[in-house]
Amino acid sequence: MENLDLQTLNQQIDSIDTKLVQLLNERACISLNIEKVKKEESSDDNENVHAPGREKQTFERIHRLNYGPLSSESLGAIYREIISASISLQKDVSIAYFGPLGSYTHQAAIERFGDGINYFPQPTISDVFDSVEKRRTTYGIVPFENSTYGSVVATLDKFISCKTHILAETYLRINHCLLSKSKFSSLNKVYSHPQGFGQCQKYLDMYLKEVQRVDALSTSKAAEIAASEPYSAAIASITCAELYGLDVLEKDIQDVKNNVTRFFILGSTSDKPSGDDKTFILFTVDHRQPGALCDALSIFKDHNINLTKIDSRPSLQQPWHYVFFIELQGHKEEGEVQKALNEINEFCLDIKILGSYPNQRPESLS
Ligand SMILES: O=C(O)C(=O)C[C@]1(C(=O)O)C=C[C@@H](O)C=C1
Repeated sequence: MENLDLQTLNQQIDSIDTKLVQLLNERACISLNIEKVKKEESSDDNENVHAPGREKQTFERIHRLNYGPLSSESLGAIYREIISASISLQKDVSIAYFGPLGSYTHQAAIERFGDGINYFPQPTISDVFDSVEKRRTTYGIVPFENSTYGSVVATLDKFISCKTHILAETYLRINHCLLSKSKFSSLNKVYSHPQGFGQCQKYLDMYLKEVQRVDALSTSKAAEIAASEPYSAAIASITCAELYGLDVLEKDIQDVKNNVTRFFILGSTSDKPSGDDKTFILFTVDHRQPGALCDALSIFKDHNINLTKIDSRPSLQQPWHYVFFIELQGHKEEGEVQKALNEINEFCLDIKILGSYPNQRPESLS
């Protein structure tokens, strides 16, 4: 290869950077035009500044175009920040997350929205919903379900009364650590969120059977508490070790190696159909009627709609009365789903459509 002296190579990089800066600003100008069009189309100021369907398309496209030598991860990270900057240009976006700093929800938020956005930690999942509902932040992010331990009940329960919508889903691999300032042999307490304990049951039963388990509001709150109490440990992420000045006593203590949590991004509306969406609804049926739930669900079968999750929680209206949660394939504004959601009304006492969002489950996690 010719011209391999450093000075020439640096000049080549400079010339590419000149073009990149110009192109990035051209892209930014288009983003500002998109903002104008969006404002003309909608009266809701918050509506779809973050357009998850469009972002999914963009990421899929850049990965298809990439022949290297840049890795897919590097290119994805660069584009994450380009889009983050583009969002900030359109609107001063703020995101409430289930915190404090260093929680898995915080990490999922940064992976999803990049560094250019303002993040606001909330002590509880309910506070995240309230923050979006009262428009203190543009969006919120909450954990929804874990592949090992199942649904996050605080999120399901809040869906029953909330007025927010699901805008998007996002996934994060979860690797738990045992963190402490004390020696392993001196531990008498371990703090975590119930999900953290639930995902590490085998490790706890094998190595920390005699150590008292104490629930904390979140895994990062557990790390914060463990940092201030001698002989205490926390089950939390490796990020929390550095943030709260704790030592990593053990890594990867979750029962299942491939441990993943799904999060929901909450906003004031859902996105348009993207071609590969899911819809999440909740409903109640008359329990005194034999086959009431079966009748309601059969509507989806009749319309050839696949269900991807089913769950239930006490309704709190009367004992042994339940709210059912269903996630299904398709968008609420699309043909068969729209018809099914109209028909199911007849079989339900109450029904609430929580939102439609692009399917973002990574293939590696299917
Ligand atoms: O296409 C849009 O709706 C945009 O606002 C542009 C853009 C982008 O910069 O690519 C920015 C934010 C959205 O989340 C998706 C895409």
